[in-house]
Amino acid sequence: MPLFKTLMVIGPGLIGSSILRRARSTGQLAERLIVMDKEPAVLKRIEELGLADSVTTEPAMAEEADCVVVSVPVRAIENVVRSLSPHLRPGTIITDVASVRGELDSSILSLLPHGVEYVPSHPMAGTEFSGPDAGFAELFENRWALLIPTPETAPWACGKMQNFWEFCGARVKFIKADEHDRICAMVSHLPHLLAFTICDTADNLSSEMRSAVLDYAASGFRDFTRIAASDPVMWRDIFTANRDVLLETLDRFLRDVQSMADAIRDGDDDAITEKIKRGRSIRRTLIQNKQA
Ligand SMILES: NC(=O)c1ccc[n+]([C@@H]2O[C@H](COP(=O)([O-])OP(=O)(O)OC[C@H]3O[C@@H](n4cnc5c(N)ncnc54)[C@H](O)[C@@H]3O)[C@@H](O)[C@H]2O)c1
Ligand SMILES: O=C(O)C(=O)C[C@]1(C(=O)O)C=C[C@@H](O)C=C1
Repeated sequence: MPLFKTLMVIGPGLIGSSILRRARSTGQLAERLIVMDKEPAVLKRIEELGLADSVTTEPAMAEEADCVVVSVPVRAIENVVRSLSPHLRPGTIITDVASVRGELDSSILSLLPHGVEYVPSHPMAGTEFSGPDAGFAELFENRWALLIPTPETAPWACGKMQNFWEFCGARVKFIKADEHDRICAMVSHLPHLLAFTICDTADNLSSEMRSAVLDYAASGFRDFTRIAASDPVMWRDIFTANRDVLLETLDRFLRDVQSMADAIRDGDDDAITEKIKRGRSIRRTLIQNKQA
């Protein structure tokens, strides 16, 4: 028997449509799929792809769901939950897949009716693409899904969401919100900030230099451009929602960049090679952990 009778996915983009594809291909997640989006064109595409039993722009359909996944950009989540709130039945689980917790948990909890369980989650999986055509059923395979329950989340609801992500193919870890935001600032938010900035620096070069850079870009620069192709609204929301932690992490990074610059200026071969070796060893560890 599927985990839920009716699953509602709001925002069927990269993450939401990957969940829907997984639900369709395995049949383990839900008997029935409702999909909501603010864009009629997105809903039309979801229908063409056969990824929903019902589509809607109306939050009232949430009363039919026993699990609601809110998969919209971080700053849109609160308003979506506010619109759903009058329609949610006691016993319904609501989750988001936000890339940052920030102040989200307290605002969401204050909006939810008694008896509705909020289980924030964050799949550590993605690509630089967005929208309903970008998703795929294997996106979460062997990736971490982080569960970040609030102090008020009931254990039974955590158990259900652990099953949910395991049925998506992910490995589940429970962590606290502040730890989540510190880790993601380092492994996800800072790398994106650097990628956007490197592209910006290349773009600001004189026009002659710029076209040479783009013509001769080999894999070093090219790898940064993959990340830098990510959605602007999504990343604006992440950077501003995790502002303080991200800026702290950036300060540490700038100190380390300064120390590399000093080593290069001083011709300190040992210091330079030592820093490079640490990068290689991190890469080896990721490969051993099957995360690269
Ligand atoms: N992209 C990633 O790599 C990744 C990974 C993990 C988590 N996340 C998080 O998942 C969420 C979704 O990201 P995505 O990449 O799937 O986005 P996406 O841009 O592919 O899809 C978002 C969808 O939400 C819809 N939407 C936006 N505002 C809405 C509103 N107010 N009401 C209803 N629908 C609305 C959009 O029309 C779109 O269809 C974000 O919170 C993001 O931080 C993203
Ligand atoms: O693989 C990518 O392209 C991603 O950007 C995925 C990525 C990440 O930074 O690791 C992006 C945001 C998320 O919240 C989780 C995963």
